[in-house]
Amino acid sequence: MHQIAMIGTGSMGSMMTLLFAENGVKMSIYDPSESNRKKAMDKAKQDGLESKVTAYSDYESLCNSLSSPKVFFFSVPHGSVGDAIVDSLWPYLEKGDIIIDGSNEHWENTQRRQGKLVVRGVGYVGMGVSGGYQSARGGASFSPGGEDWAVEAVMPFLRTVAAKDVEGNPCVQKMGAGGAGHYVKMIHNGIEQGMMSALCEVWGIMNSGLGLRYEEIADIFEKWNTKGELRENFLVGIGVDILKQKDPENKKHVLSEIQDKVVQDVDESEGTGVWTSEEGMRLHIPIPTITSGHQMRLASAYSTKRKRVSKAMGGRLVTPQSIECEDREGMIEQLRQATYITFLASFIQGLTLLARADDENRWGLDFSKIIAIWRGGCIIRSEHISELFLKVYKNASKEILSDPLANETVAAEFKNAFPALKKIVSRSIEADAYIPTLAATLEWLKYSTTEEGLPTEFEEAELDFFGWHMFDLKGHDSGKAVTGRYHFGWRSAKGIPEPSKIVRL
Ligand SMILES: NC(=O)C1=CN([C@@H]2O[C@H](COP(=O)(O)OP(=O)(O)OC[C@H]3O[C@@H](n4cnc5c(N)ncnc54)[C@H](OP(=O)(O)O)[C@@H]3O)[C@@H](O)[C@H]2O)C=CC1
Ligand SMILES: O=C(CO)[C@H](O)[C@H](O)COP(=O)(O)O
Repeated sequence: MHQIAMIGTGSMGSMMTLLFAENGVKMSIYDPSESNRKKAMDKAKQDGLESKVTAYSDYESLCNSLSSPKVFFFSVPHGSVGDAIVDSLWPYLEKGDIIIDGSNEHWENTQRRQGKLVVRGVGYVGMGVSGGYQSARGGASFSPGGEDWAVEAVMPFLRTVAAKDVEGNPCVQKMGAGGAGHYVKMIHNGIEQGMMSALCEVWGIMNSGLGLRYEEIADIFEKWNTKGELRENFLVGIGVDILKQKDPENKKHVLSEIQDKVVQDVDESEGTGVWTSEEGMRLHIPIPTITSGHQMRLASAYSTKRKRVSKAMGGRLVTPQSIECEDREGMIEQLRQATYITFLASFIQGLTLLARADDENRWGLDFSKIIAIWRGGCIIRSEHISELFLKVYKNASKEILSDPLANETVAAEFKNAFPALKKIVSRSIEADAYIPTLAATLEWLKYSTTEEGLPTEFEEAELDFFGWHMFDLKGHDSGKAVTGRYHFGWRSAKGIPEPSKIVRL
């Protein structure tokens, strides 16, 4: 691939422009904002790549600058922006042209555009790009999906610019047809959000509960990141830098100056977390670690609302207390284990959802390949977890593919760390610490691993009482998620006789 048109030269697009140019590609760039185009050109100059990069201010000249078949790369906001760009390119598209959409696009938008472009013989590759702008510059993790011919055509180039894992393998693999690539990236981001919330909760417990200073927490995270289950975990690693960084002007920690608001879901600049939660509900897969973290983040965005409610309560309902602890080292080890299994829960939930979507869409995803591309470059990279899943998915049965929590090695990891998570959750509740993902993971583990004896038998009775929804009988469970065959006449509707014993219908 000798020439690419980059559309959207913001944080990611400008960095990938440099990465691609550095790898010998002649880059034509377009962005509606003149100042963004200028910034991108300035960066190219700075890196000695100006001869490889040319900016265009309209689509006609952008397209005229390319030889056939033309290759476009989108790095733009999701939704209507991508549609508008496809419409603008429409007059210039020819059979054999390829669009690589490297934005975080909704997988159904990707499939809709693929359907529209297929009649023109244009390939539309929906591709997740992970790793943030630093990886976009140095090599990111890519998950391309779409028509075989189009994905195959771009794979050799992607292999050269992708991040490399610890064994030197490029972090890019063909995912599947349609919107598979963007779906995989959406799941990646869902997992990422569960993990980020867990880590911020644990940071909060250490800081407010144990009274540890930022530098002390940085040292702990550094140790965690060096060996054991959290080794070479990207989020823990950057946590160390975040905890050490001081504002050169006032010498305060930068972190201490940051407002507690995450707004990118609420302002709709990003959508992947919302879509993951929606997909979990649509496909009936419990993903509480992911959704609970996401929900705290949603609430965090509304700072005015939080103030208003707090005022209505005559002051804040809770203030995290200090945690009295005789064995501080022991508690820090429990926190490490709790972090690890909450991360692992986020992975398992995301992968279980992905398996269900794969089943629905018949993408034929290869889960070993997905784990492989998440081993380098990306935000959720975590060496122990990657190694664990590479083993799990090697020759995995159909049952384990759809239910990785039932793998014995995975189950042993959870069983081992469960007591630590339980201790941390109960101490944190006592101390009013914020622990949505830790608590949700604990409950998820409890109810997902109980063979029989959930309190939902009471719920099933209530449903049958008021709605004639029927139930299964203990000892006669078919094991299938289908309506039970039994009913009891709990209370008759006016004048209508009801069975006075359990009846099979
Ligand atoms: N930041 C990150 O860590 C990652 C982001 N992504 C995804 O990559 C994409 C780009 O993200 P990021 O670089 O952070 O975002 P930015 O906002 O920095 O960049 C988006 C660029 O697209 C431009 N743009 C807006 N509307 C149009 C249009 N109609 N036609 C062409 N260009 C347009 C924007 O211009 P203007 O500024 O004038 O609006 C901006 O330059 C998003 O989909 C994001 O979800 C993926 C992985 C990581
Ligand atoms: O895609 C990304 C990383 O993988 C981007 O950083 C994105 O901004 C994360 O957004 P969100 O937390 O809303 O998923």
